[in-house]
Amino acid sequence: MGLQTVFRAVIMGAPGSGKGTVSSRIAQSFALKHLSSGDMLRANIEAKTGKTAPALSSHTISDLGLLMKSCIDQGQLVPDDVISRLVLSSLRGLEQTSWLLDGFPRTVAQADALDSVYDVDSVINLDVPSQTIRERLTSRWVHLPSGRVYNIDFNPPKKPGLDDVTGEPLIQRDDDSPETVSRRLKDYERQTQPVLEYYRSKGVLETFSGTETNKIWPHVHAFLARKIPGNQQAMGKA
Ligand SMILES: Nc1nc2c(ncn2[C@@H]2O[C@H](COP(=O)(O)OP(=O)(O)O)[C@@H](O)[C@H]2O)c(=O)[nH]1
Ligand SMILES: Nc1ncnc2c1ncn2[C@@H]1O[C@H](COP(=O)(O)OP(=O)(O)O)[C@@H](O)[C@H]1O
Repeated sequence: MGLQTVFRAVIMGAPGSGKGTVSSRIAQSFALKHLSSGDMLRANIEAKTGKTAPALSSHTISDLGLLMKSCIDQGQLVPDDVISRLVLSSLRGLEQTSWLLDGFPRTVAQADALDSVYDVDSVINLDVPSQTIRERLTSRWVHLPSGRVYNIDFNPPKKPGLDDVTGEPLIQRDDDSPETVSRRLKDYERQTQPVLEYYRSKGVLETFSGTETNKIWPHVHAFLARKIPGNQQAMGKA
């Protein structure tokens, strides 16, 4: 393949605003690599705390894995240096790849860390009311190994409780309990809203407001179709 322009995007929005759902549609329609900080953290914790390797002794449980797990379980952000190292290391080697970052940056310190390595071309901001979010998250089911997301009302799995692709069991995230969701929404306002200002002042922020992903998605698609070089539009249909 010849020279092509690399496109770097970030998707932002409160927990439950539909970042994961919209990201997988973007990844299908455009040739972008989808990187989710939450998925990275959960995969890292599974590996580090040996949940997937029950034969390991408790000595193999790393302090870092436990720290990340306790932050997530309590609905708190993990420390900036920990998540920045994790995400930036996964971006290493992707200099020639177009990507979409989902869930990072969530603080201005993280945005600065990203900015020191890459310029972001566009930031997609999903603006969904808190009440809508609360309703959605109580019925979110996930397939942890892949990050695939379901919802009892919106996109139920073909067989109740099982992942469509692997047939493995789905779980509800501990941090999707109503109390923890409230905390995450508050932290979002306090810590992540300033990141929106950060990108607005750089002129790269594009906000999409609504209560339904199916109504928001065509606008996101049209926006990206204008922004992304033609040779990277995989199927190109909304
Ligand atoms: N009822 C409803 N649920 C939705 C809609 N869009 C996404 N969801 C569900 O809401 C939950 C949160 O969406 P997700 O993409 O995981 O959001 P994220 O936390 O921002 O990544 C998931 O269970 C989705 O399946 C929608 O338009 N209506
Ligand atoms: N950029 C980040 N900075 C700090 N913590 C993060 C970051 N991304 C994810 N986390 C941790 O992982 C949890 C789940 O994140 P995520 O899967 O992105 O949630 P959601 O999709 O519901 O917004 C967060 O509540 C937080 O504890």
